[in-house]
Amino acid sequence: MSIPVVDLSAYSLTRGPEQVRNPSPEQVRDLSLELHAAFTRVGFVFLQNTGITQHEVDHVLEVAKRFFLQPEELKRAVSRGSFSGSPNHGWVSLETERLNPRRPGDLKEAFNTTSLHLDTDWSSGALADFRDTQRWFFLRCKELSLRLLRLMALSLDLDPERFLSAHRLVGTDKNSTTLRCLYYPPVDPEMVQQNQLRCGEHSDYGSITLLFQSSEGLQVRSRSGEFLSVPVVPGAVLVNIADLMQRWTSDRFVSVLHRVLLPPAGDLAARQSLAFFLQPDDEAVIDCCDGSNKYAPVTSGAYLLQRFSQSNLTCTHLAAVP
Ligand SMILES: O=C(O)CCC(=O)C(=O)O
Ligand SMILES: [Fe+2]
Repeated sequence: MSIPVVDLSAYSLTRGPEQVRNPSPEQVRDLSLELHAAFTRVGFVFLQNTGITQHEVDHVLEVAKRFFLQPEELKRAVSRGSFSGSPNHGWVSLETERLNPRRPGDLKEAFNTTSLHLDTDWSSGALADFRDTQRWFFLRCKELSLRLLRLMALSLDLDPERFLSAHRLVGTDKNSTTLRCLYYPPVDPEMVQQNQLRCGEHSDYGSITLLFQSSEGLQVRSRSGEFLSVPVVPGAVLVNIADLMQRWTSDRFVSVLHRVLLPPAGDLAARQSLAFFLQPDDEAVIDCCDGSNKYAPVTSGAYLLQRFSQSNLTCTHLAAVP
């Protein structure tokens, strides 16, 4: 198994909404078929020519790195949990989360941007541009994600608005979509605990995730159960199906386990990534789009809370430590 690469030029952000609404039927058919194959078989796809450039991603990563390299007390001032009304917004310290609870804490730090309407000024000190960069990139990811939702619905022969209509409030406090900057610091092999990883096995829990990575380390579980290393494809956006979308599509689109390994021996580099976790509006009712009752209807917000409570603010399937 390898992750398919799909050219999204026909739906690129460089094309205006009007053009995107009216691509040729051949373009729609070809793209739908390619996405359908990727999301039903692998659960992951690399998208090229999305309109989000490598230059933009490098800039966001650079600004994020300056945030993470600040002294700890400055980051602690903007910890997750310190923003009323947006409990998931803010900084998460090293080894706080264990996305696979059977492993020690993940060797990563993170910063979550959940709402674009936070009153609090969370960009401390000299890092005023951190917040603005987060907001701007959040909106870029939002726009791309919404275009993908339209194509995904078409690929299942559904009304193109089927998924989109449940994502009207992305970026408000009535929707839990999150842009997460991840920083995996250099690893000292002497300090690593047994079975510790940069990020334990898990699946994401919303609709889809857009992922941008600075270097290798990500592995995705194949149908046969082995974890396969994912290459970095410069300029491409890696997109994966998350659990709520799997449920919504009665398991036609698959949400698969993935993880981030420790670096190979002698590699003392930090690793960075950006994950945009698209989530339906909190009040949106997610019911099987094929009309079946394979899963009971659930609101997106209730489902998310249930997942949070199962995993103490982390997303996970209980994966066996291989
Ligand atoms: O850093 C990565 O490449 C993946 C991170 C991830 O899967 C997650 O945070 O859900
Ligand atoms: Fe993930």
